[in-house]
Amino acid sequence: MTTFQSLGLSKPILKSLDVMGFEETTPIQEQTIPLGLEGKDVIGQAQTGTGKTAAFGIPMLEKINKQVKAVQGLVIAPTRELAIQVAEELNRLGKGKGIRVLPIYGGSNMERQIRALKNNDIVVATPGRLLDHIRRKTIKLQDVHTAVLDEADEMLNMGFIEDIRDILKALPEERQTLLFSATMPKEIRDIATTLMNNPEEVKVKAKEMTVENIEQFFVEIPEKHKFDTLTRLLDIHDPALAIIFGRTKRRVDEVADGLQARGFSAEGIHGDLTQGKRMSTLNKFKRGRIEILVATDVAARGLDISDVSHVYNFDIPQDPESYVHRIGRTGRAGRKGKSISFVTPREKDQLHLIEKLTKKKVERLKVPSSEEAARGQQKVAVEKLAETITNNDLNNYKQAANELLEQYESTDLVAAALKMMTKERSEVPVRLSSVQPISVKNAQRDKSKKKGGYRKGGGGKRNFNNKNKSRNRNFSGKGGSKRGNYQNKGRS
Ligand SMILES: Nc1ncnc2c1ncn2[C@@H]1O[C@H](COP(=O)(O)OP(=O)(O)OP(=O)(O)O)[C@@H](O)[C@H]1O
Ligand SMILES: [Mg+2]
Repeated sequence: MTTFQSLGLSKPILKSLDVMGFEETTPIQEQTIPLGLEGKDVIGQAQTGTGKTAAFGIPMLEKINKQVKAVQGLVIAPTRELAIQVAEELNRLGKGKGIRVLPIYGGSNMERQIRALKNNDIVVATPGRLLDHIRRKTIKLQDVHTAVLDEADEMLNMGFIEDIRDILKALPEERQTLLFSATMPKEIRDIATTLMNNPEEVKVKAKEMTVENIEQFFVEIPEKHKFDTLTRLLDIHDPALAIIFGRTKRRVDEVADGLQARGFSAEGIHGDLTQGKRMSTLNKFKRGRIEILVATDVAARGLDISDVSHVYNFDIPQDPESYVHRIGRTGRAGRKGKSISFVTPREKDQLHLIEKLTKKKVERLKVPSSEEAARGQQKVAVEKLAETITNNDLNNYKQAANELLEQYESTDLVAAALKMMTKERSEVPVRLSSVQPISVKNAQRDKSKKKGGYRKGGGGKRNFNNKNKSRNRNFSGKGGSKRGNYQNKGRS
């Protein structure tokens, strides 16, 4: 076990880490924080949910000089929600040192951002909005000594590369550049090294690219049966919080509407929604006020919502990398999670491609029948009833119970209670617009076209092997203007 003290961090940062309940380093933190402190450029690759934010954040925060009244650190992230989440994490980490971190992203008030920029040490930005500020000369970057590309491979895919080059050109040449992601395809790594100064590459050694604590399944299923199968699985799994990924914005809207029609607590999020709507939906999800988030890849990268127990790939993703990030929204910081991917018979090759990249076999799950789904729901109700007996003082209800028992058979009474607790689903038929299956060939063609222990709010201790589930939720995400690239993700 490596402690943060042993890395020689300053008192104020150690104090923040203590407040956050971080006890020991994660492997990527242990390996990259010392390099970062030495001033080296670093390409860091480690599995989802293993603390990359603090791995780049801590060295950056250590190097901020509070006497200098200017932006000294810059983080670029692919989506607005992720920019906000990273800024929140850095604010917590830098609190002991009095460091101020500002997220800037498209869709929010430009003037207000300009005023706020004056008082901040670190800026976390989406590329589009940052370039706006650079072009309008409303941001001063001459004191930036550390630049980070979070989700580096995504930022350097062909859709973003020119923006990133322009941004880096606006920074002092004498600077440290840090690139982090859970995935780093070779061709992207090659581009990355041209932007950096002799980078050290740190790849946390793991047998598989995905974390062990996510159990991965697939169901093989024709397109037209996907929706009914989804609702059955949801009834059987009864997830605490679930994210369902769909391929397109329209798809996301249709699935979210369909789930609502069948009585599920679901909402959709994608790049066509206003910033306000995106934020409010995500916040509701973080607080558990909606249980199911239906999303495009806009929510695939970086978002850290601790109670997500299930990820469903309603449509299999186009890139194996995208699969890694999507399922990585569960199983974070040592918690357990499950992923279930829907694969149409014609998409089996795509599944094999994913297994090849991740070096992990995805287990087949049987398509449940409607009887199995009904039994699954009853099982959930039975478990809730048993839990209520164990965890509550039921004395106040006993008189009423005895009276009922004089009138009715005990079996009938329990059956009635179970019926009341079981959400009987409406059978409304839900029809989705048809979509093309993903084929490996198409995916490759698209690629060539493109070429153009854990935190706790209140000081409790957490570490990466801690299996305790915490109700403490935190989140993050994406943003912006449309670009004809990479599956048309909403970006800014
Ligand atoms: N050393 C630590 N001890 C305890 N918790 C930690 C530690 N480091 C990070 N965490 C927590 O782990 C969670 C995941 O961290 P983070 O979001 O940085 O992961 P990531 O590696 O960037 O994942 P992704 O690839 O999905 O972006 C966060 O809630 C974070 O606060
Ligand atoms: Mg991250």
